[in-house]
Amino acid sequence: MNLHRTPIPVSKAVEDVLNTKVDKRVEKVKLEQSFHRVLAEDVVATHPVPPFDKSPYDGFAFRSEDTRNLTREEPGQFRVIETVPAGHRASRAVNKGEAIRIMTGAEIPGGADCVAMFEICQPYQRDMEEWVTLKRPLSPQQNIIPTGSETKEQEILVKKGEVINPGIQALLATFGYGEVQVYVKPKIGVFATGTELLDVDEPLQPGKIRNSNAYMVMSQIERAGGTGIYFGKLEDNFDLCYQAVEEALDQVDCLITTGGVSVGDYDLMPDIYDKLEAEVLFNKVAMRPGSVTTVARKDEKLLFGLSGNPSACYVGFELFTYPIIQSFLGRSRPFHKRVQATLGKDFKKPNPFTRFVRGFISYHEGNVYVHPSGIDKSAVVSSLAETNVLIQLRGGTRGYQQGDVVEAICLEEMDGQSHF
Ligand SMILES: Nc1nc2c(c(=O)[nH]1)N[C@H]1C(S)=C(S)[C@@H](COP(=O)(O)OP(=O)(O)OC[C@H]3O[C@@H](n4cnc5c(N)ncnc54)[C@H](O)[C@@H]3O)O[C@H]1N2
Ligand code: MOO
Ligand SMILES: [Mg+2]
Repeated sequence: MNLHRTPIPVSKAVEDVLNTKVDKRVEKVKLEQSFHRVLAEDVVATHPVPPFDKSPYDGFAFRSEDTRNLTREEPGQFRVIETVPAGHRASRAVNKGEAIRIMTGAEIPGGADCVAMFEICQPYQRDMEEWVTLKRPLSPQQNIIPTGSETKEQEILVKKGEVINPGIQALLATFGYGEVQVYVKPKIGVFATGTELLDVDEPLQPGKIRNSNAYMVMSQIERAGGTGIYFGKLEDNFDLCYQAVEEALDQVDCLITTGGVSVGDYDLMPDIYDKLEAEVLFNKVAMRPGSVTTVARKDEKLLFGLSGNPSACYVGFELFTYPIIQSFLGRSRPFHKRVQATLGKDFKKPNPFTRFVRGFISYHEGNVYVHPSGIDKSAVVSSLAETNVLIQLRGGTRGYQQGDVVEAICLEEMDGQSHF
C-alpha cells in the first residue's frame, strides 16, 4: 500500500476527467417523452409563425380605406357578410362597405386589412341582416398579426445541446416534431463497497450501518440526466470485488464505486485498478471533502472511486461525475452553474485545501446568500438533506466571515456553464 499520494488541484482533476473521449449516442423519442432530455438536433422553424395573417381579437375585420373618415358624429355602417371562427376561412373577400365578424386566432379574410375589437363596435340587425357601426378610423394592418412576424421559416430557434423544457416542447409541437432526436442517457453503474453495510430494510447490528450512498448516488445520477444501474453492495473481499467490477464495466458507460479508496487495510479499489490495468488519473485531490476521490480509466471507460464518507461521496460525484454525464448528453455547458453570493454565517475553519461546503441558497432584498448546512464533516450525512449548493472556499485562508462574497456551485439549476 503506497501511503504517499500527490494531491492535484481540483481544476486539474476535473480537466483530466473531461479529457476522456465520450461516446455521444443519439436516439429518437416521442415528443411527450422528451421533457428534460437533451436536444441532439436544432429546432428549426418548418414554417413561418403565424402561418397566416391572424386576428389577435374577437371583433370585426374591415377594409381600412372604408374607415378613413369615420367619427362619433359620422360613423360608418357596414354589412356583416359572415362569421369566421378560429380554424375556418372566410368563404369570400370583404368588399367596399362590408365587414366580417372574426374570432381571435382566425385568418384575416381577403380584402380586409384591419380588425376592430367588439368593445368599440356596435352590431345590430336591420332587415334580417347583420350590420355593424364603427365610429373611428382604423389604419392598414391595425390589429393584425402578420404571417411570419414571430418566426421566419428556417429560423433556428433552439440549438442542439439544450435541455428540453416546457417552452422547447411547445416549440417542437408547433413545428410538428412528433419525435425528437435526443442524446442517449449514459449508463452509470453503481456499487457500494463495505462489509459494514446493511440493506435499508435490515435492523441495525453491532458495528454496522445502513448503506445510504447507493441511494444518494443513484438519485444524483438521475438529477444529472443519466441512467443509474445499481449492481448492489459488495463486501470488502478482493476477488469478489474485482470480479464484480470487471463484469459490470462491460455493461455501462462509467462505473461508480463508493468506499475503499483510502489507505486502509480493506480499501481495495487501488489494487483493483491495478489488476484491471486501468490508468489512474488521480488518487488525491487538493480539496475537502473527498480528497481521496480516485478516478481511473480503462479502455476509455471511467471508473469513479468515490469516497465512502457520505459528504465526500456526494461532493466527488458533483465535481467529477456530473460534468462527464453532461458531456455524454452533448450539453453545450457541461458544468454546474456558479453564482457569487454573500456568506450567510461565519465559517471559521482554517482552510489549507479548497473546500466545498454543503449549503443552501436564499434570496433577500435582491441579494443572494449561501449558508453552510449542518456539520461540515466528510463523514456526515445529515447536512446533505438541505444541500442545494456547494460553497467553494479557496484554500490557504483562516476561515470566512458572514458577509464575505463567495462562489457557490448550484446543484439544482438545469442551466449550466461552459467552464468549471
Ligand atoms: N490513514 C488515513 N486514513 C484516512 C485517510 C487518510 O488520508 N489516511 N483519509 C480519510 C478520508 S479524507 C476519507 S474521505 C476516508 C475515505 O474512506 P474510503 O473512501 O476508503 O471509504 P471507506 O473506508 O470504505 O468508508 C469510509 C466511511 O464511510 C462509510 N461508508 C462507506 N460506504 C458507505 C455507504 N454506502 N453508505 C454510508 N456510509 C458508508 C464507512 O462506514 C466509513 O465510516 O478515509 C479517511 N481515512
Ligand atoms: O476525502 Mo476526505 O472526505 O477529504 O475527509
Ligand atoms: Mg477506507
